[in-house]
Amino acid sequence: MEEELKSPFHGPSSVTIRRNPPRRAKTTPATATATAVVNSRCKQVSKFPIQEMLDCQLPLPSKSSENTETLRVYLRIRPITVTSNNNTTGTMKPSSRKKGGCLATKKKKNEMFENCLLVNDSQSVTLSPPLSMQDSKRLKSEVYDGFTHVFDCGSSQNEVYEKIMEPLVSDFLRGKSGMLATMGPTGSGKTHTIFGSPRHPGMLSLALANIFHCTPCSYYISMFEIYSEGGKGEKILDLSSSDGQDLVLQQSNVKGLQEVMVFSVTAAEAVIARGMLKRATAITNSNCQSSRSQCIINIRCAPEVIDGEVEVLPNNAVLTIVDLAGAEREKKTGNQGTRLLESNFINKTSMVFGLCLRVCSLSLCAVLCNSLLEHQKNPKKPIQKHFQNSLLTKYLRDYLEGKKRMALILTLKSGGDDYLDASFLLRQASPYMKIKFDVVEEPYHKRNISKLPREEKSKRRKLSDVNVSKIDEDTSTKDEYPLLGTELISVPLQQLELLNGSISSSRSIKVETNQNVQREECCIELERTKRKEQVMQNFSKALWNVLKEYKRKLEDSRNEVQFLKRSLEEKNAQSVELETEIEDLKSCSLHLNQQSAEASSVIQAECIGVAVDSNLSFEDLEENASQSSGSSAVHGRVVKDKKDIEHEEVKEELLSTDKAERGLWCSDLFVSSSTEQSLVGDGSCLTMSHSTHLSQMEPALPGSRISAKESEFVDTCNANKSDSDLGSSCKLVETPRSDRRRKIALPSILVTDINELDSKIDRVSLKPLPGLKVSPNEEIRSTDSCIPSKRDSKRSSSCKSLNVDKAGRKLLPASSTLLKEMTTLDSEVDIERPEASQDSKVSTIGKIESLDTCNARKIHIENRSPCKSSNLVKPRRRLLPASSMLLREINDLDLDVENERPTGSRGGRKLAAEEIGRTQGSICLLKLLKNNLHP
Ligand SMILES: Nc1ncnc2c1ncn2[C@@H]1O[C@H](COP(=O)(O)OP(=O)(O)OP(=O)(O)O)[C@@H](O)[C@H]1O
Repeated sequence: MEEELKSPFHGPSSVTIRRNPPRRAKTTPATATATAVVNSRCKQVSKFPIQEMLDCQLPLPSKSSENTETLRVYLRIRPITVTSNNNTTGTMKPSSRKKGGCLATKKKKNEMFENCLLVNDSQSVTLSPPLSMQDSKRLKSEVYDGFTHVFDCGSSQNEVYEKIMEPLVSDFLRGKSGMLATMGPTGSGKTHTIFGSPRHPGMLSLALANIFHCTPCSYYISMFEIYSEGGKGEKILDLSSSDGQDLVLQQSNVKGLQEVMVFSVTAAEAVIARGMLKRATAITNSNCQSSRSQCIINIRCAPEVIDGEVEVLPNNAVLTIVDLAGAEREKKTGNQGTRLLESNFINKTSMVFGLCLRVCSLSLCAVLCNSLLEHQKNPKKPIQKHFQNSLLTKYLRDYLEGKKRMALILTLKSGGDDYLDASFLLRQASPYMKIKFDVVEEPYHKRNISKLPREEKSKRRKLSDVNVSKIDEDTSTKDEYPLLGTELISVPLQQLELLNGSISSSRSIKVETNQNVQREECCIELERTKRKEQVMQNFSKALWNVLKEYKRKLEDSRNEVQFLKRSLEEKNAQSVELETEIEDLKSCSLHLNQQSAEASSVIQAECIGVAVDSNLSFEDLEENASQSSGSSAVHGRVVKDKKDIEHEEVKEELLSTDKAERGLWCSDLFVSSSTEQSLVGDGSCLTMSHSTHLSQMEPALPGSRISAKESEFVDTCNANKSDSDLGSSCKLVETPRSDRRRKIALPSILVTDINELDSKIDRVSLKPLPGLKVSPNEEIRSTDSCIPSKRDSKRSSSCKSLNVDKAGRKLLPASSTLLKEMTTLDSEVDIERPEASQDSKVSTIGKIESLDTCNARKIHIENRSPCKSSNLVKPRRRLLPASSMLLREINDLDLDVENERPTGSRGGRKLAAEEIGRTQGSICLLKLLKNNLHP
């Protein structure tokens, strides 16, 4: 007996495990194959004789082994009615019910006096629901077996002491710690069992009496309570001291807890009485003095001191007595406000305590499984951390872990209204030891629960855990006991029963059947989930690919937009550049017009004289001028009379050609512009202008002819041009833009025109101007409006306006028809090299010769609207024409003018200089023209 007490974890406890071997899982094809493989590999390994060990007959636990169990569970039933003198009676005397303030209805009265808990024997009870619940909720009776001892309602305090407390006291006196705890619903008699009453002392009083009786020495007594003020947190209050300060729990020790040394029972009871006065109690509907805290009393031996010296060292044994606050239901207690918060604290503490007891009562494997189950249910909660949930379990950890012996008294009331509380407590306590329960008749509500929609269940259970489904099923019954926190307690209850092998066979079969069904459902659910997962994965992949494709396209679009932006910027820059060039060309053109107009106005009189002397009518000159202007248009285009149209064409040409082509075009334009501007006015102007321009061209035009006088004239012009501010046209050639000085291709039409001038000039028909003397062989045509203007100084402006349109712009002079016939040009002319003009005088003169003829025709043709000169807007004058100087020098020339009749097709007559009264300069110019026309 002593040996067994010293080693409670060996021997008999292992016998219990062997007697109830763990259940084996059903063999499946997969496991069978795996087992076969393993067996084949381990053929040579000797098999561990597990079965033999299990089959060996071990002695059944003897009566004495009861004391060796770390946890013993007792059941004490409180009588339904309690007499005024606290004597329990089996008679129903509602009037004598002690519960104060509880006015039950008639139905409740019937339930109250209906006994639902019957004691079968010393270890089992039958819990039967009241009739009302049997009808409404179809509850059936349950049998709970395996208690260490069951105390019926007639049991006395002494009986309880003898069965429960006396062994603990004996062990304590022998140096072994032990604990007695009471647990049960409120008003079930816990406090009564521990503390009792003056007439019916409780376990503490009896134990103290026994202790001091057996060992008359000193003992330390400490008493404290764990309470919650307003439901907020837990506090420890020292009940044995007069300070009443809150204490702190450290490593299962209450720091600062005062221990009172007592030498007698009376002193000890006085300490206890003082503490009870401090303990928190309250009045509820269930108990007029309901405990609101967990009360703990410790008794330990004090060293024996004799004459101030310690003679006998005490043992370290501690006898602990715990009076828990009972679980409460709101409906029954009627607690509100702070009381309700206290109820929550009490219920939680009781729940945790019960859970820890369950761990304590199981073997190591069962403890681990239980912790795993709890951990699966609440992953945040670490394994074996239940003790950390309350100060009570922390403090009593050694007992709850089975390191010290513990006796638990479950207190119940047998009334019908206490059925739910009793059922819950019994279910909670059934795994503590070998408590078994069986459903005598399966309640209907469980069948109904099994018919619940599976879908709802599947949402709550974990597929990987088959046991979870059972938990759901079992927890369905907990709804009937919401107050007691059955969620954590009733769930693993049957699981642990299975582990211990203590469940009944019928129950096991049912559970096993449910397991198979649920396993199949889990497999189906698992497959369904896998399919969904695969579908979602494929969908996500496809979606991902689509998004990547869109992203790529978006990047391509961005790149394209960037490229287009850059292209647009380049085009804009080119457009700006072209516009700038157009503006420059416009200014150049206007400048040329201005210079030509000024030059023409100066020599207008001489031009007329020349025209008369050369037997050219003004009309012919006008016609020639117009033809010349038309022929000077680029590449034989149809010449427009209005300059704005030409500018539009210039724009188009600029946009469509490259720079080289634009340079060529510019040269053409320059020639054309200078030509037309030179044609405005009279033939003298034309001659000067074209001679100036074309003198810069190279190479020398083949077939050109020049007389000595002509050469002299041209040299004079070039000399003047180089010495001073030369004629505007000469200067204008080089002034437009320095960067345009490049070698350009002169349109072949111009060269051809020059080359063929000699042959075609004979066909020019000159008409004499009306009112002027002309040679009979020349035919000069002129408009009436232009003729008078030729005779005075105002004629210049009138004639100058011949090529001016309504908008004030000068009309492009229509070049001679000869120029229109020019179709090809092969030579290149560098108009930029001034030295070339000196070297190519002969060819230049030839061109002058031709162009003069053409210009004369142009004037002849285009002389139509002189009155429109008023609309001419003169550009700002920048360069002074050198025409006057040239003409002044020309007047000084002593030229032998020979009026020869032109061999042109028109056969105009010659005009005598004497007859028209022209100036000397005009006579010279006219002679030059005539010489050119008839070399
Ligand atoms: N076995 C019993 N015989 C006679 N009277 C009893 C018995 N058990 C309890 N009582 C009486 O019932 C009443 C309630 O008992 P008690 O206070 O011990 O309940 P409790 O479980 O401690 O309740 P709470 O948890 O609320 O403190 C007390 O007046 C007590 O005297």
